[in-house]
Amino acid sequence: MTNTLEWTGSSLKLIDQTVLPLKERIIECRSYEDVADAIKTMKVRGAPAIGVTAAYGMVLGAMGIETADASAFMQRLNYIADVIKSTRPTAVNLFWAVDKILTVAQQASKTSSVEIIKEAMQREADQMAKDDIEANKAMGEFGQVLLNDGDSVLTHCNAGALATVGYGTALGVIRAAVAHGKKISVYADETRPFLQGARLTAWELARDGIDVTVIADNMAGYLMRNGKIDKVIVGADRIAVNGDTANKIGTYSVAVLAHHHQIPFYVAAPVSTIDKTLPDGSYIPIEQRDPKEMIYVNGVQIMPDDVKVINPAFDVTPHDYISAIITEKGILYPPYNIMNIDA
Ligand SMILES: CSC[C@H]1O[C@H](OP(=O)(O)O)[C@H](O)[C@@H]1O
Repeated sequence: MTNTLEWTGSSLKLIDQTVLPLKERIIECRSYEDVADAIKTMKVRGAPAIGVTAAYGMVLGAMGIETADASAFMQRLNYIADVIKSTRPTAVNLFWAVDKILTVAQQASKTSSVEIIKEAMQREADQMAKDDIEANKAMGEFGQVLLNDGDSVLTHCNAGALATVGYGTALGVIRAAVAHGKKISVYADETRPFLQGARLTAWELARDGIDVTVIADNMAGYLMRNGKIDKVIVGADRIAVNGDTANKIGTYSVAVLAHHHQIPFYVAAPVSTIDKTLPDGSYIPIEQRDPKEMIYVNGVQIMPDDVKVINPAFDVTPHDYISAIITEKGILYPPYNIMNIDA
């Protein structure tokens, strides 16, 4: 497979990101339940990747609805949408994608047969997948101007091809800068507890031949204070109208450090990550994941039994710590008022 996900016409193939980098395993989702499980267990993760996967989950769900009655079909499809939406709460792309497919189905249901509705849904999901890669490449072209030849760039979590259909958002900007002949060295936060940086970002960049050094999540300040970091670039899971941005847990800490050391801190995200219903980041739901993800590393228990553990999967970086937001429509600069951008 060339991309993170591949639609076969009757199933969705995904790279199982829980076993990377040691195993490259492809899983095949044949039902909306398979898709919901893959999102919930993070076999596929990353806001744009979750969105497109969810869209195909809706298509798989529709294929399993055996009725010719459009009203009964839509009633069942709405139930499937709710199941998929219940998988993870923070990445707005999940809800944006499911609602987009639902809207296509609802429009088609006014005049078309159930079979025509299903075809329209699949066309929309296919278009969403194509648009994602195009958006990432456009974002890369816009954003690469912010990176200079010789820059050391810190990134957190994985906002690469694995977090999208392909090419990546934050890593897409880095890829574009390299494609423009710039030498970029990347420091990748390992990003406990799911280790997206150590496992996924390192895997992606090493395969591309892009210089990457994995660091522990407590090393960014040391590197910044010693002048080793020129820029920071991260992805996003939900951006509020004022620019407040939810991203992987630990992003806020990196942003505060970058602010203190006067290092530019960039967010790269498609406009489908913007939530125009939220005036600021205080309204963004923060996913609390299973404490077992903290207690075990590769199945090995690393802390005593019966100790308290928390596992918030995201935090919110206030807009005033964000130097620019790179989108496929262009670069946004503060003061952010992201109402008039068409998502
Ligand atoms: C390109 S969006 C990637 C974004 O999603 C990640 O979260 P998760 O791995 O839990 O899905 C992380 O916040 C990344 O920045």
